[in-house]
Amino acid sequence: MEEKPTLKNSTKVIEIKGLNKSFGNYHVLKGVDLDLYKGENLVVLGKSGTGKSVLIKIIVGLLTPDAGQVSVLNQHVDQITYKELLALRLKVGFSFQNSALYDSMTVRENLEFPLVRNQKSLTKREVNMAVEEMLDAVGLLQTINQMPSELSGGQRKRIGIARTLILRPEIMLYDEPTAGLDPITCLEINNLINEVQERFHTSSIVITHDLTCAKAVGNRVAMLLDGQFQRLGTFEEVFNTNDERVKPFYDYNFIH
Ligand SMILES: Nc1ncnc2c1ncn2[C@@H]1O[C@H](COP(=O)(O)OP(=O)(O)OP(=O)(O)O)[C@@H](O)[C@H]1O
Repeated sequence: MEEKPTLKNSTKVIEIKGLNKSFGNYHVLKGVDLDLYKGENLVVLGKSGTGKSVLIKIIVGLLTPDAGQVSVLNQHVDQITYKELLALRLKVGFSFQNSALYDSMTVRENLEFPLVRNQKSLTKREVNMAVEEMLDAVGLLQTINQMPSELSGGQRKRIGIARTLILRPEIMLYDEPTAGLDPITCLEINNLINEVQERFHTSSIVITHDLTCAKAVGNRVAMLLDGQFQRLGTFEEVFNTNDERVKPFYDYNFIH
């Protein structure tokens, strides 16, 4: 598998400096610095409980940091009004781990929902076209009238991604996109994440424990260790180490 190039000459779409967050006595994020460059897929790795979700919640303004700066698309998330934050969130798509589809709605209705809610000026025809185009992009146009319960886990994941993409976000946040899927479906989801990057020019943060996914989709990889991104670079750079905190990740995923 060929390593993807880093895109560090692009502009920054997320800039995080000196981010700190504690819950009671537990200091989760201890001065986190991180940049996301336009057009790149940045994979975030780290043991359970190291603060990956906390970081994502701070990026979308669901949690407030104790200290530090978080700029998303040139806006400081902790300094903007609630209305500005809501507008910013529309530009940041969040693909949940459990896909979070509405079980009582068809696939078509699931995709229509965010569009109709957020882009009230669209005609019925425009909504239909957008839904069909997006389902086609994830290869599932044939499921348009099905219920989520009739789909496989991989298909639900794709529909969840399509539903997030339909608002054409500039940034995508993927939370464990391959969790609980078989290896073949994992490869399909990895390919989809790469297709989304190419076709929609999104910049993405991908949280995962799956190093095959990290290697396949990441232009860069960042590993959260003891409250900071202590390893950051290409996949090879991050794992070319004898650091005992890093090696087990590799050994567990790629038994050699
Ligand atoms: N709202 C909250 N109140 C109190 N503690 C919290 C809150 N949110 C997160 N935490 C704590 O912060 C730590 C980091 O949680 P987080 O969910 O970010 O971990 P994670 O790295 O995403 O883990 P996983 O890989 O298991 O999803 C955990 O110890 C968690 O209990």
